[in-house]
Amino acid sequence: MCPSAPAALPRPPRILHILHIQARAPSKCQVPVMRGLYAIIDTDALARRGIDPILFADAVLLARPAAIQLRDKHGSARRMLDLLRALVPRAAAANVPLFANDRPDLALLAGCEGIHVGQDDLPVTAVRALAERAGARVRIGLSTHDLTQLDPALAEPIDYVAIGPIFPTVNKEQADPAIGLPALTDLVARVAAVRPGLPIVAIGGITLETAPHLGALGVCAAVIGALLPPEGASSSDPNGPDALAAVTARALALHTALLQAKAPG
Ligand SMILES: Cc1ncc(COP(=O)(O)OP(=O)(O)O)c(N)n1
Ligand SMILES: Cc1ncsc1CCOP(=O)(O)O
Ligand SMILES: [Mg+2]
Repeated sequence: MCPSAPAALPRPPRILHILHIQARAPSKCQVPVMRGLYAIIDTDALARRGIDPILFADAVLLARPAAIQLRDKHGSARRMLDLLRALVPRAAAANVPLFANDRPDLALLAGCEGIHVGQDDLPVTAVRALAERAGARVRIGLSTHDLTQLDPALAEPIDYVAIGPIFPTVNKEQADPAIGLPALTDLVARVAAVRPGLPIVAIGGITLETAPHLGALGVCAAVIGALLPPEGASSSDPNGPDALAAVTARALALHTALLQAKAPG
């Protein structure tokens, strides 16, 4: 069972508070700036390690990332709705936007701030139409892999564009080939030319070691694996205080590495 009341959030360290304000300050054109860590709560990767998704989210939220996403590829609609309903007040208490992956219907029912869709999911215009019918304002993110997908994506009513995989990943079935940092740099330049100020989220195989390169490009980094202990790592209790403190520490290290790298402009 998911606990539904959000845990009281301890005050973050002052440096993190300053970074958080900088990372979320509105830009000149009022598009919310997304910088730093975009943490994905991936129920499959968590289940393989015996980690509870809500306890994991609480631990990640202590790092005040730029965004979180619930990605539940194999659960029932009912389970995903329950999880989203438990996450919404927690994310709101931390002032962190919560995106639901793939499922605008569940996102709208639960009151999420955003929805992430990919090339095979509902089209962005359909998601916008659903949100309008529900009388909800939502932010929408769209996945792309290359210029062929990026150019049409930039004509869509989206709030951020995701690009990836940047590096090889084990957390997406049938992932496209990794594009690497040079190709990402070209695609970032394309976004800046066509839709200046549109937030960019890089995804795929991003680690603490590679995070500074992404921060230097001015992009946000979506992460699954680098927030988690290695699969099969021995831990007496994967939901115990030490294991959860290690999740917060990983999230904080990634978020800080991304924000502290010098972004262009
Ligand atoms: C932030 C972010 N970027 C990309 C994805 C991948 O979306 P998609 O291509 O639809 O693949 P699935 O995640 O649905 O398997 C994402 N979820 N989040
Ligand atoms: C969902 C998704 N889409 C492209 S790569 C990816 C998986 C990201 O997971 P990780 O950060 O562990 O590589
Ligand atoms: Mg999808």
